[in-house]
Amino acid sequence: MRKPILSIQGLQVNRKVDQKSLVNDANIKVYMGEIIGLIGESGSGKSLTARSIMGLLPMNLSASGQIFYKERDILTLSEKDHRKLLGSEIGMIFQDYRGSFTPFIKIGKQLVETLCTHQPVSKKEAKNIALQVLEEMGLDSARVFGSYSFQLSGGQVQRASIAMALALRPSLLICDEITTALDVMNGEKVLHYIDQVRQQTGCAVLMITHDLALAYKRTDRMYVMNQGTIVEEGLPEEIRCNHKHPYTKKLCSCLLALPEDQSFQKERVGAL
Ligand SMILES: Nc1ncnc2c1ncn2[C@@H]1O[C@H](COP(=O)(O)OP(=O)(O)OP(=O)(O)O)[C@@H](O)[C@H]1O
Repeated sequence: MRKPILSIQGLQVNRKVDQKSLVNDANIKVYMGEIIGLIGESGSGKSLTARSIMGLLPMNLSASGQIFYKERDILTLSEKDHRKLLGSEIGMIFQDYRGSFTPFIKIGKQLVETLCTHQPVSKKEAKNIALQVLEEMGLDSARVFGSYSFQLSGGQVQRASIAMALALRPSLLICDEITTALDVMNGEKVLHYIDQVRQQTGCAVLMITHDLALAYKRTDRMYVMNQGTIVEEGLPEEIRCNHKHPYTKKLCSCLLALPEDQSFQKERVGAL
């Protein structure tokens, strides 16, 4: 039987001070090679779910339940063991990319150091990998490699941070609203590249977004989250055409109100 690489069971995220529940009994399964969408409006608990997987919850919150990564419950790991998983096993591209780079160290140096820490490569090999991934992100690789983050635009820093996460070839990649800072063309380029990496490496991707059109076009399965609870799960076409929960209906009605998108019409028309 196929086993999920990630299995979240009964995840609860509570405020320590009053035990108020911000994520309530979330259950999510992710298999190798899949792109899974976690969608929901702002404040529904998507980022807290991702941060629970990464062991990066704010101090005032606590997670309970089980999060199995390759059959180990990562909520029971020590901080040290949890950190060992980050980067090469589980990579995350954050919504707030500004903290991805230290401002007084050049981007290239940081990329090389990260690669050398997580992979058995020489500095020269790491530099070549770094230049290649920057180029694949549509960046002027030599310029970005030799720049400090404050010398680049927000979208360029975001793409460099995506390059850093992908260069490590993680088995599970968590993308939290990664196209928010990008224009439509660069957003598409980045999503296309992530899809390519998924096909090349067979990694799993958890794509967090409030953009239902993006999730519909790019994901294999979707979970819908509302007020901290997963209210619906299914294939993109099931979520779009056969949703059961009133909240999903509301989300879908917003999408259907948009002008028709020819590109995903073409891709999905057979499924409708
Ligand atoms: N450190 C914190 N302390 C208390 N409440 C918090 C904290 N962080 C987040 N929350 C609350 O938890 C809820 C879920 O937040 P979360 O960041 O997971 O939402 P989200 O679905 O990712 O939203 P967005 O799409 O805007 O990023 C929100 O109501 C938020 O205000």
